[in-house]
Amino acid sequence: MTRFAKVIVDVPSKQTNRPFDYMIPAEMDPWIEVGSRVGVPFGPRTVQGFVVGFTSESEVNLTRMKSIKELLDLVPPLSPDLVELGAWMSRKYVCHDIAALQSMIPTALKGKVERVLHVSETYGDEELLWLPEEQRVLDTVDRQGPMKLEQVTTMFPEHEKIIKRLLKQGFLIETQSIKDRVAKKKVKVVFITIQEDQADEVLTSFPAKARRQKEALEFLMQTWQPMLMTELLAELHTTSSTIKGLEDKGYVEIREMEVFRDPYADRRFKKSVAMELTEEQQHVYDALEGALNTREHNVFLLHGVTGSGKTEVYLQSIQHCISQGREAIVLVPEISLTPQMVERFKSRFGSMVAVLHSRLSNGERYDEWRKIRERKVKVAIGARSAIFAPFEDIGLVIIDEEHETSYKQEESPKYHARDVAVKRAAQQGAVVVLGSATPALESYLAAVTNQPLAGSEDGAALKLLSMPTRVGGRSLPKVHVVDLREELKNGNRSMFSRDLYQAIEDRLAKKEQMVLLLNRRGYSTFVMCRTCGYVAQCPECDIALTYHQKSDHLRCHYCGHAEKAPKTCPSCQSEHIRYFGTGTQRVEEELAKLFPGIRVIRMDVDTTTEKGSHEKLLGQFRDRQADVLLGTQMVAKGLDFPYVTLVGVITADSALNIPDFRAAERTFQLLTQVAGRAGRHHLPGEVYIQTYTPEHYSIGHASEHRYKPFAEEELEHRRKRGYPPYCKLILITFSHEQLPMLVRMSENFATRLKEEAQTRGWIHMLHQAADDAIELLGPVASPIPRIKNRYRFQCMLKYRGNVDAVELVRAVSAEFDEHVRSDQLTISVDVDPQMLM
Ligand SMILES: Nc1ncnc2c1ncn2[C@@H]1O[C@H](COP(=O)(O)OP(=O)(O)OP(=O)(O)O)[C@@H](O)[C@H]1O
Ligand SMILES: [Zn+2]
Ligand SMILES: [Zn+2]
Repeated sequence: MTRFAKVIVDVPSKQTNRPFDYMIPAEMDPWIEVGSRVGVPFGPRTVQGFVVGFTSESEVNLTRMKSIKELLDLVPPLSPDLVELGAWMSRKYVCHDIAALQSMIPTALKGKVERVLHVSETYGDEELLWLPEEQRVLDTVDRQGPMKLEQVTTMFPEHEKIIKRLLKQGFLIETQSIKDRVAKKKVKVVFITIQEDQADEVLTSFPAKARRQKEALEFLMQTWQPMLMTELLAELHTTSSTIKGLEDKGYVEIREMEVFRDPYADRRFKKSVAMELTEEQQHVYDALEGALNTREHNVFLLHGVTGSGKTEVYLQSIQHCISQGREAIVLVPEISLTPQMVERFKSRFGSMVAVLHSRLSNGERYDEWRKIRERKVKVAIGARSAIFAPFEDIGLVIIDEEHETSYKQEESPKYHARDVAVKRAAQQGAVVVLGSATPALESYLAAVTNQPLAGSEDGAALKLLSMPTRVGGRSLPKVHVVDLREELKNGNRSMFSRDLYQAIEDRLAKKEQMVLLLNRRGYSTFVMCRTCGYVAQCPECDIALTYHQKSDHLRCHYCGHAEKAPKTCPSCQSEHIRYFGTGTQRVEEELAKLFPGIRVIRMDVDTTTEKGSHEKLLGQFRDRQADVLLGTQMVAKGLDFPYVTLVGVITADSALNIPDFRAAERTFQLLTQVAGRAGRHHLPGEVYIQTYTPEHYSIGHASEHRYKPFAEEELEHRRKRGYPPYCKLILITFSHEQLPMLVRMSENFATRLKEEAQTRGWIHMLHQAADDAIELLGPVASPIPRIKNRYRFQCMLKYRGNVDAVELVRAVSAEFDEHVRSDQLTISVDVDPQMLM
């Protein structure tokens, strides 16, 4: 029975967002599977696509059905379960199927179309008289096989007219072909082909003028091993023609061989062995081992304080998973930020680990990915997209620092790696470990109520594991909260309080190290009184108002509330009210002024753009070439340096006042994480948090290392205010070049959402309903109201219970298709948004 392939094509639009049927040429049939990547004709073009299924009957008329043109890989880049995961993602995150599938493969395989020329088969049959130059062009293309148009035109620069004519007449034919963006890397290897007992005979037969060839052969005969051509040439100071000469004589063979680009090739990792676990670690390990042994899907939330030794537990659980013959995926937030982490995995598992992160070149990434697909490694460690590592028998998925916002992808498909991970693990019967010292409230609530994660309902209910103390009985650092209002009262206008100043002086004298954190997010956008700590808030939404310099207004970007920016503090009438912020560079200058000779390493977006710069800077700091590591959020995470005994937070408030309902949670997380960098080894640590709002509960709890009381207090706020995890959110952003058009469209959209919700019997107001409820906020101008000359508006849906708001949004979006196409309206949907700015 013939089968037809169902193919998702790389044409991202609503009309093409479904599988198309194609015939399968007989010779390809044995190779085509679900997940195969193919080139198919689509209209006048050739496009890349993925086979997502087969059918024996098709609605397409057979005479009109086209055939698959190219099979792009012999081993499919996607497995059937990844194809299924893609379908789940496109439903859940309202994106095109092709976008979900493309996000799973390395950029190298996002094929680009290449136009090639070849000679018509009729050339040569017909008795035609050719001009000599016509004949030259045709013969060249014929001999060299399909050639790119540019190749032909550069070869025959003055013959463009002729080439054009041959194309018109059909003697030259243009076709399209899909080409990978990055080729596999090949190297030349020299193999010696004669036997050892022939050596003397061969060497004596060399003519005198082939001295260099003889030397080369003698060199190879020292080991009788194959050797890289490049190394051989470097060793002998000779050229490849010498080796070619040997090949012509039949003494050696030069073979092209595929190699993997290894970004860590020049690094040596000291082998590490399993440590003896502490009692707390053992308890957690036992639970994980037990779950792995059942070979069933399980999800654990591991709440372990900073320095409690989570990584060692991960390493040993992975070891167990590998010994079961299964594979493991480890997600870490933006891995390039934590070279220490890679080192710990490489040291334990050596070449069994593939590392995937965004700072690799496309080629390196492709090769690491191929090691996974070709089963050359057992462990994949990487940033969020590593969750798509093409393993087929996954036993364990670990998400370190599971609360991190970088697990959410901010462009389409706007997926959350934690939710995708749980879904994938459910498919494979794998165990998931969500690890953090400061779990996201979504995860924490699910764990204490024994529910699946709200974002991945197919997953298992979360089980809570904890490690409340640091390894080796070390204590968590002592945290001092410094009230900057007092400093100002006492006439200190510097960015360092007297206490922090003294602490820095003290560490400099003792030759210990410091980490200074300056939170740059929300920089300059909120208004605060420096006398009393008052921050302008929205009366309706309980979040900080954003300052708009141009109109000198304060605005709430949730509900649209606006007011004039105050000149004096509404709370204490002080005139020291202003928008807030400062940059790392200024802190660096101030440090240099106050502490002459201080050695500072500054780590922020400006100093870390270059490849490998993180590693370099952190390496220098570890080698104690600097006293201070100064930076933004990137210095807060995962670092483990023995001589760091002081952590200073320049202002905690800038994290607190970003206009986002998660601001308190983010502040707590950041402060706890950065405090956790101090005193991790034999020297005790100390932390100074400078703030204008010392009474804020997130600062108070963070300074006492109290996660649970913080979580409970914050959850209570969320419940009262109707924010996640007590409801879900969908953010819909509209953009258009013309403001009136945009306003009309977004209002129409909102109206249709309300009407459809009503038709489905859902109640509007969230706070009025006990169970199923949905509420629409907006449309209002987006926090960034114009990007690249396009105005932006947004609506927010809040919902809970059995309300399928995603389906609602999809249905209403479909009605606006026509506008999207003809009126250049863009509608972008963010399900479970993490960034509200
Ligand atoms: N069982 C053990 N015995 C001795 N030392 C250990 C043990 N487990 C971990 N350590 C050491 O304790 C330190 C802290 O461990 P680790 O970095 O894994 O903590 P963590 O929980 O991942 O911390 P964070 O969340 O702050 O990154 C490390 O230097 C590690 O080598
Ligand atoms: Zn005030
Ligand atoms: Zn508001």
